[in-house]
Amino acid sequence: MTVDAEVNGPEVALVEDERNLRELYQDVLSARGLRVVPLESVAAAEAHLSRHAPDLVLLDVKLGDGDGLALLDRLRQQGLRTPVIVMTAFGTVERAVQALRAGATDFLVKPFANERLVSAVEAALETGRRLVELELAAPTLAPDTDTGRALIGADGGLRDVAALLPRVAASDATVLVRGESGTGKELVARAIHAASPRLDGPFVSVNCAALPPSLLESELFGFERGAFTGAHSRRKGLIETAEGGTLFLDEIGDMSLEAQARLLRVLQEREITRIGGRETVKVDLRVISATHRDLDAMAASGQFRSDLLYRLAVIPIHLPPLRERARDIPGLIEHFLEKHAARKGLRPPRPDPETLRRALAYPWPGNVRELENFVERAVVLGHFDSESLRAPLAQKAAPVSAPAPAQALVETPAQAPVQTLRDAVASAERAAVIAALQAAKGQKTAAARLLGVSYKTLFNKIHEHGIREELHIG
Ligand SMILES: Nc1ncnc2c1ncn2[C@@H]1O[C@H](COP(=O)(O)OP(=O)(O)OP(=O)(O)O)[C@@H](O)[C@H]1O
Repeated sequence: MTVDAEVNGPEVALVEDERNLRELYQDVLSARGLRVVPLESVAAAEAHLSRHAPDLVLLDVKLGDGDGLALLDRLRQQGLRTPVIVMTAFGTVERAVQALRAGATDFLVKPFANERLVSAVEAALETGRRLVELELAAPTLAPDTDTGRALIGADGGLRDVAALLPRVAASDATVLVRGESGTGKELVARAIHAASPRLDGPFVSVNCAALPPSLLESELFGFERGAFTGAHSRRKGLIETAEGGTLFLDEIGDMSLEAQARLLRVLQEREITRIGGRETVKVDLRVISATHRDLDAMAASGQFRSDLLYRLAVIPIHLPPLRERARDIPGLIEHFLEKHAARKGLRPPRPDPETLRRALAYPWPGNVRELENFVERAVVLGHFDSESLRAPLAQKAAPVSAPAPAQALVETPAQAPVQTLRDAVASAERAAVIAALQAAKGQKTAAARLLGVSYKTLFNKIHEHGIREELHIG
């Protein structure tokens, strides 16, 4: 956005206690057509902002009568939605993290060039405009039913997460989404991208666990011709493909230490070097990553770089497992019934009260993904009653709560309820995957070999069947 030199330009509340700086910033911004309201203290800022809603707040951290970040925190809690740029004399990551946590949209390290001030102000005003548009279009941010991406639970078990999303989306900070497999981490990453100023850029999703380490590195960073056997021509990596948009790194805990070192450089220097190359390429992207692993413990034991963890987790988001937010289950069932029925052109079956009771009591170890697979099956079968729920739940509950020998999963014909062929194939497939993982002591590469499928296929099957983590860590 360019700020035109007009009298009624956007209003900026400038909170700065040093007179010289206040006057300097005011001159620079007024020359761009902005209406600047100079405020010299926390008290003056509080008095003004309680009665006026400017388009932007420029806020110094160290003020004569108090702390700018504490003020920002208070203002956000009181519902201030305006973008805020924090100005600080300390360019440390800690300070940036503090500022973003307190609700800053951006921060400037003093002393800064006039042009830097103007560009930060223009970008923040643009962010503010977009937030207003978003709020007008979608009051709760999450729903995107057309693409099946509604965030169910935004007013229930995911209330805290949903409340944070608009602010997270408006900032360009890295986000680390933690949560068990199938809790909706990718969905949240997409929601952040879709609400961010990078909306028109690409959303590139990379599953770091679905590729063997060397392949992951070349996929992410690209390579130069001749970098390794088979590199017949230069190729751009996915990081470059995400230029202008968001890079989503799923299962970041599975990234090798070598790739972690390269990624750290991307975050620090905003540039990459392709594998086998010397030339550096500038990149402009936002990184959101996700994991079900305990990265703090991995950092403590040297399996994950703590400097990278620090950079990745400027904004941490935790998604609770479905068993801890059972109140979201009815809404999710309804949502998935409609989604899959619409997709298949079928009438959604209605769950009876007993079915819902069972669904609420079941621990759903594969979380929302397992629930979705289950509902999809009910749509295909055309009935969603306690009988249809009883068999699969009983069948799944045993291996999940106490990993039993894989064979126990395959029921003998005498005991087995009548199943559709599709269900019978699915449970046999699940049993085979568990057996291979157990035989390979959790090593996915070895298990894939035993099963005669690719690493990626195995990975997809583990997720499709909601197979529990302890069975396939490795
Ligand atoms: N709150 C929710 N509302 C609606 N759909 C959801 C919700 N949470 C998850 N889903 C759906 O459940 C499925 C699994 O979610 P997603 O892939 O985002 O999980 P994940 O945590 O990234 O899983 P993994 O760790 O296995 O990659 C997706 O189809 C997603 O759309």
